[in-house]
Amino acid sequence: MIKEIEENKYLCNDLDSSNLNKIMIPVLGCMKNGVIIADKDGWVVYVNPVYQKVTGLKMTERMGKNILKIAPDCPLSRSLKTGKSIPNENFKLFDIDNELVANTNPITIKDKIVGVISVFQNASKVRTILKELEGSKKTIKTLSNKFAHVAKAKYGFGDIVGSSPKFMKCIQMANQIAKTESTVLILGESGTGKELFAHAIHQAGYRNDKPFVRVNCAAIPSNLLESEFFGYEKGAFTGANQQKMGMFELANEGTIFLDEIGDMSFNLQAKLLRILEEGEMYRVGGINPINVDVRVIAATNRNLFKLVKQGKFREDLYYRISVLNIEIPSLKERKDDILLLAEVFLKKANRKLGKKVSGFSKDAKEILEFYHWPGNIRELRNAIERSVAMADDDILTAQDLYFIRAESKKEIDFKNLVPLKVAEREMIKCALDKFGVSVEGKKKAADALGISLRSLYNKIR
Ligand SMILES: Nc1ncnc2c1ncn2[C@@H]1O[C@H](COP(=O)(O)OP(=O)(O)OP(=O)(O)O)[C@@H](O)[C@H]1O
Repeated sequence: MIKEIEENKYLCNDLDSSNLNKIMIPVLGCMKNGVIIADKDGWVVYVNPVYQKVTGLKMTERMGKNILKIAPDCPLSRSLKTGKSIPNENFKLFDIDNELVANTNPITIKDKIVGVISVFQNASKVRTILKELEGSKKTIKTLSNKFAHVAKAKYGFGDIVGSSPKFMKCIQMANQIAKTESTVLILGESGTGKELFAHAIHQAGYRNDKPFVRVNCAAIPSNLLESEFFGYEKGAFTGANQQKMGMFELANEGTIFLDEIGDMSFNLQAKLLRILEEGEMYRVGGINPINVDVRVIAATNRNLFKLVKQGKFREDLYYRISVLNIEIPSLKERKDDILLLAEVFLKKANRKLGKKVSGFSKDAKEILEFYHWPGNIRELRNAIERSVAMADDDILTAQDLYFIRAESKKEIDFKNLVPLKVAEREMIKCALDKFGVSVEGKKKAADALGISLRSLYNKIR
């Protein structure tokens, strides 16, 4: 076949002028895509075997024909006429049914167009490949979401800042607990560092080379939580097109951190208790029990005992998970640590924002120490970052902390007269008045209060 083409009388002089044919024709003959070449006047000088397969045309139906005449609008003709490349164009030839997708380029030698070449394949094949690619992309996305949950613990005890006696006791206790296999319940207001402690406990424990899987029980809609936790079997419900592993299986041999456990549905609490008691679970729609060996660290800023009394949290689960409790003090209970933390966050903010703020003025320190920090360490970190971003001077002054001063003033008004709960409610009201009650407004309000959106919803509830 190649010999026939090599000897083909239609090969024009320019294309024929070098050893091009001898080298290129066998190469083109091996290609998996269809190839057609026409000379500078539009005479077809070459079609490879795949061309015939894809188009269903015989070689004689193209060779020696003038493409400008038989298909003046096809990419080959247009590229020849304009001298321009036509990448990835879908088209249909007048004499075939298949839709094709072609990459077409003029062939130039010493700046002279000597011909034109089209490399193409069946568009439906391309579509199939694209569809498969799309499917693969989805799988990659699902897997990367999974891997976002499955990670090694990011922080250790070395990352936890604080030296007040109450806090040091907490760290000491957490260190001891880390060396056990017991379930741990971490309590504390929003932003006090519960997640940080969970990471540190895992990292200092025997499972530190195994997965650390974080699940925010408040962030996943309750109807999805069960399948997120336990996974599902193919066909378990509409849309369950394939089997999926749940968080417990992903955490096998490692630690699962159940953040905001107080927000877990009553029904799911029973299933969690089963895992804790028996070390086995069922995927949704599954009939075979699966053994899992997982250490559970749970955290909440809600009063679990109160939830038990209200019948919203299972008593048996409460006693099962609260064997070892760590109660992290709020920032206002450890005012000694405020400046220490502020210095650490100042350095971090400098690094992040490329600034060189060296410290705090005396009155700035007073403001930091006086304020009651309802959003705890998260709020302190955000406040420092915000003021570093705005600061013009070498040191942070009271002026840079104007937003805290405004909050503090309100606090003075409340301070002597109202319980903290009332003050908190007023503060939330004030933030919602300012930013509005839309989701966007609530996000801004939560930000300004230094608490998570979820915490804001909990407090509004
Ligand atoms: N002792 C600490 N030292 C340094 N950084 C801390 C400390 N405690 C908390 N942080 C930082 O404060 C932020 C909030 O901490 P974390 O998310 O652990 O709080 P949380 O109690 O889990 O909050 P929430 O209840 O809202 O989920 C994080 O950026 C964390 O790194």
